[in-house]
Amino acid sequence: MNAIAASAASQIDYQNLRYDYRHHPDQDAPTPARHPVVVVGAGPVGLALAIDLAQRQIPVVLLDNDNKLSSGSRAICFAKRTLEIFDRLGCGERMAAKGVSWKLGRVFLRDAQIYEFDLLPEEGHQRPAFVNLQQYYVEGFLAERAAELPLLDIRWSNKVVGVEQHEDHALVTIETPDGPYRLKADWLAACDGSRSSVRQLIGQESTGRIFKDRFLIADVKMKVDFPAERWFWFDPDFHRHQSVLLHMQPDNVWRVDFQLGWDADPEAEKKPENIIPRVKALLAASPFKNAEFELEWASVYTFACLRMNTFRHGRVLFAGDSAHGVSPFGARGANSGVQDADNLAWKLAAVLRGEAPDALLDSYAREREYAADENIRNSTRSTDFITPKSEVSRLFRDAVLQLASRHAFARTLVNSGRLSVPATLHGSMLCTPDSDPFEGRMVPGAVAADAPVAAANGGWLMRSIGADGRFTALVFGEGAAAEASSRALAEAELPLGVLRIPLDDAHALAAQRYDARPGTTYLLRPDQHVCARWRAPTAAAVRAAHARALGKA
Ligand SMILES: O=C(O)CCc1cccc(O)c1
Repeated sequence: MNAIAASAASQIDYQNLRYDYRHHPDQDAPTPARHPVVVVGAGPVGLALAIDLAQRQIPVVLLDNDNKLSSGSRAICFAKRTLEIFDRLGCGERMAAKGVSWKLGRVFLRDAQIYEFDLLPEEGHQRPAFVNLQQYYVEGFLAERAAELPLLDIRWSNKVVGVEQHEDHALVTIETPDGPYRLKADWLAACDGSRSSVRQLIGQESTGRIFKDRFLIADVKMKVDFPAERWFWFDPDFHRHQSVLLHMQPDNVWRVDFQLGWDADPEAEKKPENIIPRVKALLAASPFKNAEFELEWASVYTFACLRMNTFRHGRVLFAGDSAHGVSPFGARGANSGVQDADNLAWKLAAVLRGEAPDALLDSYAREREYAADENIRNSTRSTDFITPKSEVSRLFRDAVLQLASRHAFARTLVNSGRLSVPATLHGSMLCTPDSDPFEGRMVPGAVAADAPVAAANGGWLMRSIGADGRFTALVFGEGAAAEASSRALAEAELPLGVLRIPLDDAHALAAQRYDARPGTTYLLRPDQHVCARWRAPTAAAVRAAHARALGKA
């Protein structure tokens, strides 16, 4: 039985799963054992990073202070890009199969729809715009994938209580049920969440803006036929002067976020007797007036948009919520954290193998700080629109909403959350600027676009890019120009995967997305970002772009 069938058959209760603490021989070593990478935090980011490293044949120790997965559904919206990363990590199919796929969003003012948006209006992508999936499933599927990898050593109930920075390693003190022990890590990756103990232990902080508003998450189990779409209400009749967000999750669970206002009492709002009337009011305004429901999970949250000044401190690298934080609107938290892991893993592997200087890790910090700024900017704008902070802002917001129901131009100003898309790493030091003219979105720094390609794994382009852990070159077309490009790649004598994509009807989408002509060649990093492209590459140009993408230039 495969893993998917096994979990379906056994109906694992991931929320209540407990992982055994195991005493490790490192705990009895007379001097601290040394490991290439120690990752702190077995959430989605730490698990993704550790799996990626182990798949790249880098031994990795993953420490978690607890012995369980996340409780409550928490992050629920996982973006196309995250699914593509999970595909590379060997568990995208499970996430996509269990998750609820969606791409349509509807925005309402009071009880009337003012507009709708489609997050993936084009065909020809393997993965949907989003799946909704409870965080404990995501962590559970990742933990099961982790358990398949012999080089990945997860140590549950191992709490980091000390970090000392040295020239060539970090010395980590860990508390366990059997007492403390120490490890040396060539590199320490802190994926330990917004309250990161590693960040505190090295005397760093995240700074930014705290938003004065409170939201209630009510996860409700009920059999209703709302569609698998994102519904956002401004000032609905059933919850006046506030906003409400509705999402479908697997297992007949619905996420409802009710804006409460800053003066709400978080403890009182979490009580079922206060949540139930809110849910009933929403249902009363829908076709499912008398639907029965049970409360699955509730939480009252506030949020902040913040980040660390830099994501690299000597031998310590920060990823996910330990490095940056955003509001839930736009689902940019967990998704950007998994993209941090995606960016960091291949770079750590290249540095540890001696294929790249440690400056490559500075590029991790620069690229992901840039992405964090983009996420924070988007999140801040959404939050300012959803929860206006002054009378003037509210007047502007309400005028935009009124106009949007009648005039298309005003719809672009409505901001109920701009949903997570991967950052294009414009200006990254690893990118080679274009020397040939190109149209379209596949600029150096962009994440590759998917398309159906017959020669690719499973018939999808994204499944072949970086699948073997290496850089990938795409060569378009057949005939003399494509042969010359292939010869240049061969002469460059680099460890590259090469994929030839014919310019025929079956590959029209790939050709269009990559603005391809015969001989057009793209060089893609192991994390599937474009780092260079040419109409007719030379071996020297390919070698230079590859060196630059490894931080050597
Ligand atoms: O649709 C959105 O903008 C995000 C939905 C979401 C994600 C995570 C938590 C949460 O309460 C809502």
